Parts: sequence; structure tokens; C-alpha cells
Amino acid sequence: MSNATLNRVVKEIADEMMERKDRGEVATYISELAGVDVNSFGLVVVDSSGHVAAGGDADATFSIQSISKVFTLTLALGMIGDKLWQRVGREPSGSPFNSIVQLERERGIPRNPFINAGAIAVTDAILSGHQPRETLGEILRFMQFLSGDPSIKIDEAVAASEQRTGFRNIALANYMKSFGVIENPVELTLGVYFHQCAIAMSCRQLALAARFLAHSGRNPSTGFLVVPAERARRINAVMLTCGHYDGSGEFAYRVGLPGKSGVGGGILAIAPGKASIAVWSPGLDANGNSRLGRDALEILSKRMGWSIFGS
Ligand SMILES: NC(=O)CC[C@H](N)C(=O)O
Repeated sequence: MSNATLNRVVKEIADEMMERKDRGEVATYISELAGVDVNSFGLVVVDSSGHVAAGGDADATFSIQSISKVFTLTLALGMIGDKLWQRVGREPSGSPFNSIVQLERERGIPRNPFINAGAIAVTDAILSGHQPRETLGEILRFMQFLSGDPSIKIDEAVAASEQRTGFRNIALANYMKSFGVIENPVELTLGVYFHQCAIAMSCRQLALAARFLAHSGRNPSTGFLVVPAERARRINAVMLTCGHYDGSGEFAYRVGLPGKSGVGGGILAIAPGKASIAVWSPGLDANGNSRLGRDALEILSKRMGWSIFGS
């Protein structure tokens, strides 16, 4: 597919999405996110040659929220390897992202690293042996390195607003702590977790950061191997099955790509061997996933023939 075709498809999707009226609702439980303009829309695709096709608000930054969980999972697997899977599972939960019910039956072991409980357990694993400030610096530098952009920052106002209202996450962390799944003081682990979710990035920065997942662990432009190919494949598998919480089945059915959403309205999607994609539309559906983000990815994947299940 030529650059011109990809550019045209991305622009047409962005134009169509800008016009849509049924945009979903912005998240309000994190007060700082409630003020984001629901009419924003951005889409960026980076293909294997490094060509960037951008549409809409491609350079506007937004709160990456749960998309950060893909990158903390990558770091945790790099630090402690497969031992991580003793503390967190890799099965879809079929429950909302902040659900607590399964934790009791499963003795504090979260179903997967992408629901909140699982992501908090992953962050706790990265934190062990470090100061929260060091761990947070490590996560932020990883994002800057992957996207080749040192200007990426944490939005402190978002982190503070989540810290103020994060009662569910505090409950989840304490509950896991009672089973010994959390090693560090819960307030330290949660401090890192709230700040990683508050990293602000644009669609362009996110799509660039995730190129290694689309290309067998390697940034195809620099040749730098971020993770072994097998690990990239496995992270993509967990994104496909768990990346949209109890909307993961619907996302696989409609889009057919590994993807990870965040309540800031972003979705990162991977077309293996082909492209890394970031989309942002802050209005969410009932599962807390970007409504137009998914619609845009459905059109993109169909028009480009990128579904992993066949074109
Ligand atoms: N789905 C999400 O993006 C949730 C992340 C958010 N920071 C929370 O913990 O509630």
C-alpha cells in the first residue's frame, strides 16, 4: 500500500470522525479528565518504513492512562521475566477495569496486567528495590526513549486529581496486599501507578513509542531491539485478549488487532508487521473505551486489510 493511500485513508477517517455527533462521554471520576473537549480527535499511523500518516489533533497531548500499562508490563518482563506471571495472570477478566470481585476468589492474584489490579501489581514489581521517584523516572525515560522525544511529561494535575479520588484503586491495592501480592507500602506503589497513568502524550508520540510491538520487538528505523520477538508477540496477545477489559471480545470482532485503551480516550493498536497506530477521542462507551477511537480503528483495519484474522 502506498504512502499516498495510507495518508488519504487516515485523513478521510479523521474528517469523518470530526463530524460525528455520537461521541460518548468523557470520564468524570478523575476530575481533571472531565474538562477535556469531547470534540477532539487524533489518529496517527506509523508504518514499517517509518512513514507517518497523521490526521486531526495528531500532536495534541492527552492523558495516556491505562495505555501506560503496556509499557510497564514491558519493563516488568524485562526486569523479572516470567516470574511476573506468578503475581498476575494473563486471562481476560470479563469484568470492568476497576472490578474487585475476582480478587477474592483468586486469592489476590489479578486476572491480567491490564485491569487496574493487575497493573498495580505490575507497578509494584517494578518498584521493588527502588525509590518511587527512580521508578517513575525509569518509566518516563522509557517512553521518551521509545518515541525519540525527550519532551514527554507527566501531568501532575491529573496525577493529583486521581490520587484524591482513587478510592477504588486504594481498595484494590490493600486487598492484594492482604494476600502478599503487593510487596511495597501501598501508598508508594499507588503513587507510581497514578503518575504513570498521568503521562501526557500525543497520538504521534504513542504510535512512535509502540513500533517495537509491530516489528518483532525492534524499532525498524533504528534497528534497536527493545524486547525479544517472542516477548513482543506475547504482549500483543495479552493486548488482544485483555486490552479493552470486558469490551475486548467486541474490539477483536470489529477491529481484529491487539489494542490497549485508556480512560483518557486513547487507544494504541498494533498491526503486526505493518504498523503502529494511536487514536484519541475522549468520549467513552459503557466499558470505558473510546467510542470513536474504536470506530476509527475498525474502518482503518478494514480499509487497509490489517485484521490479524484475515483481510
Ligand atoms: N481504564 C483506565 O484507563 C483506568 C486508569 C485510571 N488511572 C484508573 O486507575 O482508574
